[in-house]
Amino acid sequence: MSGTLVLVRHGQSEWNLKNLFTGWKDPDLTELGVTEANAGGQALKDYGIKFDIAYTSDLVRAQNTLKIILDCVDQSGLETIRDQALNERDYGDLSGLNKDDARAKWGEEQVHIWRRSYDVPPPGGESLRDTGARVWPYYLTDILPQVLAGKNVLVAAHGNSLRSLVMVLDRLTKEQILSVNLATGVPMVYKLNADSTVKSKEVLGDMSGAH
Ligand SMILES: O=C(O)[C@H](O)COP(=O)(O)O
Repeated sequence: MSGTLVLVRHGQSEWNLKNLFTGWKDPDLTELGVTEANAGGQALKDYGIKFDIAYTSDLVRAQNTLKIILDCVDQSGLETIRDQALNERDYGDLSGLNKDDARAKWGEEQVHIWRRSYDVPPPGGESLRDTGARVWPYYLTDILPQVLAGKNVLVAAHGNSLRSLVMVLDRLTKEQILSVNLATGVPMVYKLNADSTVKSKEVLGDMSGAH
């Protein structure tokens, strides 16, 4: 029988708080981000899952979220693999810019397209499709085989690297993914069938506040 795949976006980062495009920049969690990671960890503890392996990105906000969650579920020594393939979408020239300033400069609609569309990259950066082009092979070769072997796998990563996975797992269209955003620190619990399709999805928290 397949194991369980849990995906969680990191808690609020310093640059989320300052409303800056972040991408591959490497700010740490805010105090609220730490609280959100703890809430996600507590939800997983209440859910009663024990993990066999964890994955995270090369970026400190995701690594520290993972560390906090593992402390909450009493698994701080768990084998953890870090890989750049799980990094946030590269925001290119937008990295470090204020999101409201960007809206003032390029217009609300253009900025929304850069942030949420499937295949329109921000200047010098990655579209969601580009992000998926590195996240998906990594998922297929490294993460999925563990789940299919019956292991419980935790992945702490980023809004857009996880959106690219969710798009395929949830079978969303290019149009449907536009309105999807992941809340910080809210675990998504996927049970998979033996053929890698999704048997069930449970969200342990509130995604409605995500913007
Ligand atoms: O990289 C960033 O700025 C955030 O982590 C995610 O940004 P988004 O909400 O614009 O996708």
